[in-house]
Amino acid sequence: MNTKARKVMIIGTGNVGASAAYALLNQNICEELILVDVNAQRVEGHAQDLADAAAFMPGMMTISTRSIEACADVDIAVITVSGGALKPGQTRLDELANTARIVKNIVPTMMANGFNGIFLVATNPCDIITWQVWSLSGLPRNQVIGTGVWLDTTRLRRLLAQALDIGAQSIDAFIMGEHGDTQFPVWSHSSIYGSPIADVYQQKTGQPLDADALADRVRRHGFEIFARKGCTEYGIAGTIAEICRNIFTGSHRALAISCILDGEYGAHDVAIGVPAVLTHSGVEQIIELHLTEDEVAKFNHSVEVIKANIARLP
Ligand SMILES: NC(=O)C1=CN([C@@H]2O[C@H](COP(=O)(O)OP(=O)(O)OC[C@H]3O[C@@H](n4cnc5c(N)ncnc54)[C@H](O)[C@@H]3O)[C@@H](O)[C@H]2O)C=CC1
Ligand SMILES: CC(=O)C(=O)O
Repeated sequence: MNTKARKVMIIGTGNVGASAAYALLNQNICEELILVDVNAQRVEGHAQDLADAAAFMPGMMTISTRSIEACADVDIAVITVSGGALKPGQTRLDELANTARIVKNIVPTMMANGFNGIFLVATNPCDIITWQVWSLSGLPRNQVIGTGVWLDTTRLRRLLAQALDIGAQSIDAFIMGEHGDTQFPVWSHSSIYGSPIADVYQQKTGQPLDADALADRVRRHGFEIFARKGCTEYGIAGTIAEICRNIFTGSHRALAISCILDGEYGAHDVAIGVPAVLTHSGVEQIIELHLTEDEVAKFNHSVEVIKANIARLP
């Protein structure tokens, strides 16, 4: 019997970090949750509140606060820090200067203190920060993952599920590229039990699928939520929990997440959303699809945008 406690450290317990902690707890994904934040009062408050919630769970869960240095025994470190909320009209890329400055301090401190687990990055701009974490950590690329376009993929599947009245789990559609404005649905490989999505849509609704309008709705979805409530948190919390579960169970399930590429899709030295197989050691393989000419152009554009912003890192 495997008795080793699965330990997740959440670094930055604001909207996203606190919601992720609650999702991990309620889905019973780990035995130990470790919270880290520069706001000592609030992080302790979250730990005590979550411990109250843990009392309703069937198993034992330990919830603690720690300093970032106490990370050597951690299996997955989730980065959800932020240097301040976006202002109306800004994009995720506008967060770069502040979040990169924080990450530049955190990651070397963790490596100097023996961290050798998996980094999971949600902080925006997600792909650029994922690359930064990988570059600062010196870890093998399988151990550094960004939540990438998995949240966007679930949004796409949900919108299609609503339109088609078919469960999202049965819709094999997904997004690739940047978790940002240059992301795109990969329609050439999207289907429902082998039938192209556009055909199913036409049969069901009697209308042609406006693929560009749907892609745009997905792209804008986070901003729509942000405009209404000032943040997005539950969707990304579910995304973080799902990625952690697939790592801990060694599921070999393929999710569209941000991975460091080393030649896949003709790209090097960049983090970007691609379908990747998850195991106990992180990314076990990247699935290389044959994309159409149009999709290749969109992917390459996404790579260019991410690389141009990697060049802005401090
Ligand atoms: N990848 C995705 O799909 C999504 C990403 N995000 C991103 O997640 C990040 C967090 O968003 P929110 O939780 O809304 O922000 P927030 O401002 O509510 O929380 C950020 C937390 O980080 C803490 N923090 C700052 N510096 C720190 C340090 N050096 N060490 C430890 N903690 C530190 C702050 O005290 C705060 O509690 C943002 O970059 C946001 O854009 C948000 C939603 C979805
Ligand atoms: C904020 C963000 O990145 C999202 O909800 O997609």
